[in-house]
Amino acid sequence: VFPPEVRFASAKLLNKIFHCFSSYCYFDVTEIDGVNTNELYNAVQLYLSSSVSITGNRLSLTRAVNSSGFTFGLANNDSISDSFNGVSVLWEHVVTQRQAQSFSWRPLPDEKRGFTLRIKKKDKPLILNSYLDYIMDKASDIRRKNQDRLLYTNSRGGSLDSRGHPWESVPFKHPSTFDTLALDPTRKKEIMEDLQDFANGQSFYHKTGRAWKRGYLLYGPPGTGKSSMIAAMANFLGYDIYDLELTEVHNNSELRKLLMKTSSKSIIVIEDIDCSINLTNRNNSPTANGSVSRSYYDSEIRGGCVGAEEGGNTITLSGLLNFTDGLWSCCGSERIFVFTTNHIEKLDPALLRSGRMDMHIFMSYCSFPALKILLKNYLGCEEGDLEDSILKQLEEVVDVARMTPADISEVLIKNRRKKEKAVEELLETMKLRAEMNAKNGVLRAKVEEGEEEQEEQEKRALDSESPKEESEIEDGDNSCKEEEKIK
Ligand SMILES: Nc1ncnc2c1ncn2[C@@H]1O[C@H](COP(=O)(O)OP(=O)(O)OP(=O)(O)O)[C@@H](O)[C@H]1O
Repeated sequence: VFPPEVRFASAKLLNKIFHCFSSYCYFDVTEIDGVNTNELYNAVQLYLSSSVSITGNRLSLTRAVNSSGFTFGLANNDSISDSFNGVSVLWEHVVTQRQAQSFSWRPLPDEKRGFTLRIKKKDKPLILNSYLDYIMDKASDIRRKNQDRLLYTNSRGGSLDSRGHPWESVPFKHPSTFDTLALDPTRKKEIMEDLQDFANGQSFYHKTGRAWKRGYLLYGPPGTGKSSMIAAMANFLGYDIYDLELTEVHNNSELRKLLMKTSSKSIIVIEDIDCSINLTNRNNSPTANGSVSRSYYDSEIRGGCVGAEEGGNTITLSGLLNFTDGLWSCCGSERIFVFTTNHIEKLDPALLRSGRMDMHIFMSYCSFPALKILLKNYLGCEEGDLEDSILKQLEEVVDVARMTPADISEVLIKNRRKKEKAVEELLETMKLRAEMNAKNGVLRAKVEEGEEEQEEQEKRALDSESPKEESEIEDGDNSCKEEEKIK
């Protein structure tokens, strides 16, 4: 009976009257804002998924790309109430059919989806100032928890991928966690607390004017779990990993660009840093008086182990230090730098200086507490499962055997179905290694003794060349004779 124009005008009028007398106001959060996707819509959807109980009668269920978890959500045209700082709000998921499009550059979905937020008019300032920010933060936490970690590596030769990105990524599925890591429990706790403090330290870093980043240097013999530790850190914090292959980077500006393309909440790793860069090939050496010039630190670092010299790498130490320390290192936040090395003595003191790497973590040979963790992980042996005498023998021999967790896990994995056999074989291997180490130790001590003696002789020979008092010469002769006798 009524033409559409009249219907539209009367609906508008009724709406106006209703809003005048209502104590509520409404906000529409549509899925698509014009032609752009509305970030807030996705955030609200994720945020509400954490409040929606799975006992609800009708829920939407989604699984995102690269995600190993399902997300529950509000079904179409359903509503849910929420409260924030004592204020209650109501969210309604509104889905309507979109009118058929005659022509569009970008076809839109058939359905028009959005959330409507209903709040009391008096609560408007509070809600708009902090509630929406809170939702955005919460949603990115949920997204990170649901999504698999990504492992990035810089493309070969610094090439860009189809999206112009210098990093290539794969899902990161390393199962190492702090529970499976064989490490002294007190040390482990210390590292976990340090990581947790860092992740929760936004206000601290802000207050103290420090960039929100932290550096760890992991050093120790091969097979002591440096890579496993990085994986455990990433799994603990839920961060992505950027594995930087320095030998593929040609110069400092390329290094900077790579840094700029990393995301927040990530761990940037340079493994075997002593092999990736060669600090011995300096153009300028320290000056005669021992002082070190600026150009000394700016000297060229060439890809050492793989002969990147032919590739013409010109990353300088100062470039690398700027990468971790300089202004550019702050172009994102909440980032952890991890360097690993098997030979800490080969590293430049500039890299080790305090303030550069916040924590130096020594990954050592397997200790008794670490061994107990490996026995539990590989054989399911709890403290009381093994005979006391066996445990005592293991405890006595483990330190002198100097075996890495990788060595030990190899022995255990071989006999993992037969606990007793595995422990026996491990004990045998450890005893053998301990004997070998003892023999090597005696040999080494003898060699060192011989070297010392030789040095002493050379010193004496030099002394005898310089003019001496007669009595001294006599004494010297006598002592030489005596020495010869001893020999
Ligand atoms: N501390 C540890 N806890 C548990 N497993 C370990 C530990 N250390 C080594 N392993 C085992 O040994 C294997 C090799 O360890 P990993 O690669 O982490 O050592 P690494 O110190 O990084 O060695 P490299 O210096 O050669 O890279 C791992 O797959 C893991 O199973």
